[in-house]
Amino acid sequence: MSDRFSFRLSATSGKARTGVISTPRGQIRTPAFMPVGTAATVKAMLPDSVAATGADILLGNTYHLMLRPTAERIARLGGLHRFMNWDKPILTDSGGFQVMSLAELRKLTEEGVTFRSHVDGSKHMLSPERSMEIQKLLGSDIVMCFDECPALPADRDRIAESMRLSMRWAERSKAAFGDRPGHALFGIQQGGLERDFREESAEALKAIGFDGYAVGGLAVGEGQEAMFGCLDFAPDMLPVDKPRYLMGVGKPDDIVGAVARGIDMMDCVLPSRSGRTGQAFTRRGVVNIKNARHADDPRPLDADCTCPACRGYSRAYLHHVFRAGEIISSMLLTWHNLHYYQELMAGMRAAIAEDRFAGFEAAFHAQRAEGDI
Ligand SMILES: Nc1nc2c(CCNCC3CCCC3)c3[nH]c(NCCc4ccccc4)nc3cc2c(=O)[nH]1
Ligand SMILES: [Zn+2]
Repeated sequence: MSDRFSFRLSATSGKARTGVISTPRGQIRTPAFMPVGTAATVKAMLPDSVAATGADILLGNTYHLMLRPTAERIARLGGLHRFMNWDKPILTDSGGFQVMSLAELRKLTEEGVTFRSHVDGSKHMLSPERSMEIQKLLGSDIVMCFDECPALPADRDRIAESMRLSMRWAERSKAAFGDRPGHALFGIQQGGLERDFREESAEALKAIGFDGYAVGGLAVGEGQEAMFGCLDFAPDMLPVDKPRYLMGVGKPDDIVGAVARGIDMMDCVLPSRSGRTGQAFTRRGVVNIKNARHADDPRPLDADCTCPACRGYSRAYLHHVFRAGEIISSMLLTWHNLHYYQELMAGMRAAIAEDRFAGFEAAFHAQRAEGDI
């Protein structure tokens, strides 16, 4: 364990990179996939189970935890790691994105955003200063700047105005974050799909100075082709020696394409959320377990998978417990999906270390049938 936050790149293969982020609470192997633990739990998983899938770090969220049980209560109880019994690193998002997508009666000003809770309608405020205070109360190891993420499509004026607000908020976030050895603050690049605005945002963030840099403002409806088009240039504008975090991504093929373009960290609710809706990701594509064709199938989801669902259960059983609405259905499919995502990351890390990422990417696509399998 180190007492500082640091990032060491160990190999590259094309634009793909592999390395290690060191934090006082443990190391994070990159490229890394970060499971989402929105309300202080990765739904349907015990923390030890999340660690068993290979996750080195998980995500918490300012927005959800400030509403319930509140950051002050979590701080009184020893912080988020103690509260949720996870002693490895935690990254918390700053809350702005969730306010704009979840809260009601939102009012956005230069100061910040006021809104009503989607839980009980109570009034709340978030600003760069309040977001930093909440993330400090939670005790997260990697803190995200308070930013504004515009919904796409949006016209260039709207994108520029929103990006410039986020850069002013990044300045205020850095000032409010202060000096917290062993804790990291990440800036978030905005600018939509516009190369000039992405450049302006990257320059603004580098002038302020951060421990890591996120590519924000993507996976908001632009589609994979447009996202990859932006990732063909946006990450390269960020410092080469700091972690690059693509927020909210994604499907397995999104993740492989993002790593191919120089991304080191990603998060997404997809593997856990789709597990609860009966979707299982496998190397050959997606299995919708509720489909009647699985009712008598004695085979596992994926014969090559070593997760508890694939080692112990048939598709017929998973089909049954899903249809019956049994709790074990969410447990097994979530575990399988998180395990599959971590196996994908481990495979990419090894391929990059051996400078054969292009071959890995080709084999990944060759194995996958489109649609349901
Ligand atoms: N601060 C900030 N956060 C963003 C997020 C949230 C990332 N996950 C946070 C976790 C913390 C708690 C909740 C999530 C994003 N998520 C997405 N797309 C998700 C798309 C998606 C939605 C649903 C299912 C699958 C994919 N784009 C994002 C852009 C930004 C951004 O610019 N700024
Ligand atoms: Zn499995």
